Parts: sequence; structure tokens; C-alpha cells
Amino acid sequence: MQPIIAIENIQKTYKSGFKALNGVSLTIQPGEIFALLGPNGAGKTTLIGTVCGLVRPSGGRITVDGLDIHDNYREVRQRIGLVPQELAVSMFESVWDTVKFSRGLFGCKPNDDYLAELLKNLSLWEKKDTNIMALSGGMKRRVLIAKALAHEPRVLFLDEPTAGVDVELRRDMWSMIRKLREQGVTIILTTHYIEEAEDMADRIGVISKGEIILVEQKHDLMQQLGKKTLTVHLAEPLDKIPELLANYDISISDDSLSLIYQYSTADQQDGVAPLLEKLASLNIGYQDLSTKQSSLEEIFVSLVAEKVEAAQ
Ligand SMILES: Nc1ncnc2c1ncn2[C@@H]1O[C@H](COP(=O)(O)OP(=O)(O)OP(=O)(O)O)[C@@H](O)[C@H]1O
Repeated sequence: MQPIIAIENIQKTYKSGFKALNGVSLTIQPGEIFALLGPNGAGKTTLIGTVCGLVRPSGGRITVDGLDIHDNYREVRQRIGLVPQELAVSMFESVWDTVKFSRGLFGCKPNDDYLAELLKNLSLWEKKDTNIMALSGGMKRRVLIAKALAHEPRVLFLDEPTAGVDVELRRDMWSMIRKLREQGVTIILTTHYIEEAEDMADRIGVISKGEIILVEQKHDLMQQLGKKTLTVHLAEPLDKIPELLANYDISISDDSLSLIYQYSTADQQDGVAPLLEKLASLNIGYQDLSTKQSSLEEIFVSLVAEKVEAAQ
């Protein structure tokens, strides 16, 4: 399948001499939700900017739907919607005029029914004649989304869509993103909220210091890098790890009443059953078991830390 976006070896050095992107390559398949994660200043906004034609790359090539963004700027831009981090709307226009203008800007035929539906989906319909200036911050954000979708783009970029928004808007956004995906729209979002990526994304890319350090299916990432912790709540206190368990990554809790075992979710051999058999053979009784899987957040923090260590 032809990727909807192909980014090849993109470089960006700002005028200040700062190298924000250092050879980024990435392909995005049609219809996927891709989450780009990275610490502050990693280059997420710069990367999105290069695809949307807002930042001129210093090197490399980008195609959208097979079209080179440099040679086919208008056609490419027509296929893309961008919800920027910063508010970028004219304060003196009404909501309706703003979305209508946005649609026209990309050369789309007027379609008031589509725009009305869009505003209804974003709970903006009652505010359609209100000047943007008079809207709350959350409502203004909804307008940004409506504006980005006004021309029915095939790809939607959301740069930190839920930073600083309330729970209700965040929930609305997530359901809107899922709905768009069902309609075949490709979604690329940057986020600091890792649970958002964990919940929403099909694939996850991690960027750090202008380089992509990992791209994986979310499920595989959790499988490969995820650790599980099994806590065995013992019937009797235990003061020493028995010899038979010496090869296990196991420790005793401070109150001596639990065994804490760390194992990889990918490695079935390391699993729980052999350990429990050994406990039974040692006559170590237990009252309860609980397991916890490491979150994407823990995986992400350790990945970025590894990258920083490697650079030192
Ligand atoms: N116009 C510019 N001129 C010089 N440096 C810039 C410019 N824009 C961004 N940078 C620098 O490039 C780096 C990457 O910035 P970018 O905004 O892409 O990061 P980000 O990953 O989106 O960060 P955040 O999560 O904080 O939004 C930062 O160090 C930033 O200071």
C-alpha cells in the first residue's frame, strides 16, 4: 500500500544554527492513528511543520499521497488539516465565517451541510454566530479543530491537542478522532499525555533530540518492552530468597510478607507458572497474587533516558 506520508531523511537547521531534525525518516499508512511522543524540544512541532509546509526543511524529501510537498504544495496542503498548538484564529470573525472561509481557502466547493454537521459534532453549533473573541478557551480549541477539518482533509495533524483542556473536551476529542479514523482519515498526533497514546494510537514513534529513536506498533511495543511485576502475598513471612529461586529477578518486600517478581511480557519461559511450581515444591504458601504491567509511560521514560545516556 502506498504510504499516505513518506518522510525521507529530513534535516532542519534553524537560522540560529540549531539542528532541530537530524535525518528523520518515517512512513505513515493511510487510516492509522500515529502518536509521536517526545520530550519538550524534541522536534515534534518542527517535524509536523515540515510536512504541512510551515517549516522549510534543510534537506530530505516528503511526499503526501505520493505527491512531493515541494513540487505540489497546493494539492498536498489541500489533503492536510492541522490543529496547531497555539491559537491561530481571527478573533473578530464568527465561528461560522471562520470555518466557511477556511474551506474556501483550500479551493473546496461550499458545503454548508458538511460544515453544520462538523460544528454539531464539536458542540459548536449553538455558537456558530458568536465572535471567536467571546468564546471560552476550550471553545476556541474546538474552533481550531473545526477549521482544520473544514476542507475534509485526508490527513489530520493534531499538535498537543489536549494540552490544558478539560476532561469533557478531551473525551469529545478522543471520540471525534476515532470517528474520523472510521471515515478513513489518517491521524497524526503529538502528545505529552502518554495514556492518550496508549489509548488511541495504532503505532507509536518516539523522537528525541531531532532523531526518531523508535517506531513500533503499540501492541508490540508493550509486549517487547513491557515488564510485568508479580506480587506473591505470602502466608508466612520469608526472610531469605531460597536457593532454588536464585535465578529469578525476585526480591522480598520490606515487611517480609511478599515476594516481588519482575518478568518480561515477551518471554513466556520466564512466566509465572514455573515460579509458582517452585514455590509449591518449597512449601511456601501464599494467600494472593497480583500482577501489574508497566505502562507506556514507564517504557517511554526509560527509552529516552537510554538515548540521553548513549549520547553522553
Ligand atoms: N524558529 C526557530 N528558531 C530556532 N530554534 C527553533 C525554532 N523553532 C523551534 N526551535 C527549536 O527547535 C527545537 C525543537 O522544537 P519543537 O517545537 O519542534 O519541539 P517539540 O518537540 O514540539 O517541543 P514541545 O513538546 O515543547 O512542543 C527546540 O529546541 C526549539 O527551541
